[in-house]
Amino acid sequence: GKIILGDQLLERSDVLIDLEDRGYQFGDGVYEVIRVYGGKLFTMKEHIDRLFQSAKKIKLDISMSPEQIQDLVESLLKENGVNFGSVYMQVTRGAAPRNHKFPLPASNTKAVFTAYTNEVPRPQSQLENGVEAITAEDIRWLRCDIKSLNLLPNVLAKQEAADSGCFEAILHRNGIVTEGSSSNAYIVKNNEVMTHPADNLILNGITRQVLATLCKDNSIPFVEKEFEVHDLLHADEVFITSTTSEVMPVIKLDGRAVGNGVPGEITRKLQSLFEAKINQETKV
Ligand SMILES: Cc1ncc(COP(=O)(O)O)c(CN[C@@H]2CONC2=O)c1O
Repeated sequence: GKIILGDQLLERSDVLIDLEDRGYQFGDGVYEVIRVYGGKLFTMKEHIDRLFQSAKKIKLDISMSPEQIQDLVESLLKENGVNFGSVYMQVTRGAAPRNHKFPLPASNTKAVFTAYTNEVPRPQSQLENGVEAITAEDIRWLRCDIKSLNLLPNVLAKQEAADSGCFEAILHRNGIVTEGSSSNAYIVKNNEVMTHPADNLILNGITRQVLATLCKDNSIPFVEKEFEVHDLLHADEVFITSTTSEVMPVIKLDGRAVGNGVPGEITRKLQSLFEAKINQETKV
């Protein structure tokens, strides 16, 4: 399949990334992952909007318009014929002689936009059966609201989960549960959904935002409030959300069953509401 580099669709073998690209050397860039269902992009505008928000927060001028990126991604999707999959996109501050400070304006260093597609089936069996997670210290910086390429702490947490045969690591900072290494995290207690407020300590996930609306529209209490690891371990239900995981039940935490060890009622309700939303948006 083709790849986007800048405003061109190229063969992967023709895509060259400079040795001194700041995304490669400093993680100096931002990214998005967008889901494709039945050939249609899901919540694309929200993702592209967040890409620009993240870029602004690191003073990175993408030097392309959201419409330009949208058109490029649409043509990439058509070209590659993705049915159920994802689009990965990122923007870095470009290539310049290695120096922590930004390249000088006079150097005319351009941001580097790349995007590519994957054919990724929906995680049906995990959505049905639920997954296992560990809890781990949130050792990240204090700007987790920026979807940046600085993912080393996320990578290490995800690997710690994988080393325990688990799907995700649910992170906590000073005893307060923040989010997963690549997902948002929720508990259900007495039929209330609770999740960390969308501040600088978590990424305000697009799936999280869709879920908040679904809860409100269906009179399911959606409480954005800090809760502790103790509340997580003693919740009636636990689930995580992300673009690629959708609404994913967590049935075991640190080796111990959550609730009665099977996906909970509210989680199931939210899964079906989310499914209906997908079908409505992409007429699958
Ligand atoms: C740290 C973190 N929190 C929350 C989320 C959930 O956000 P969305 O609902 O907008 O996806 C992600 C998504 N991470 C992307 C999504 O899939 N793979 C990733 O790396 C994430 O990396």
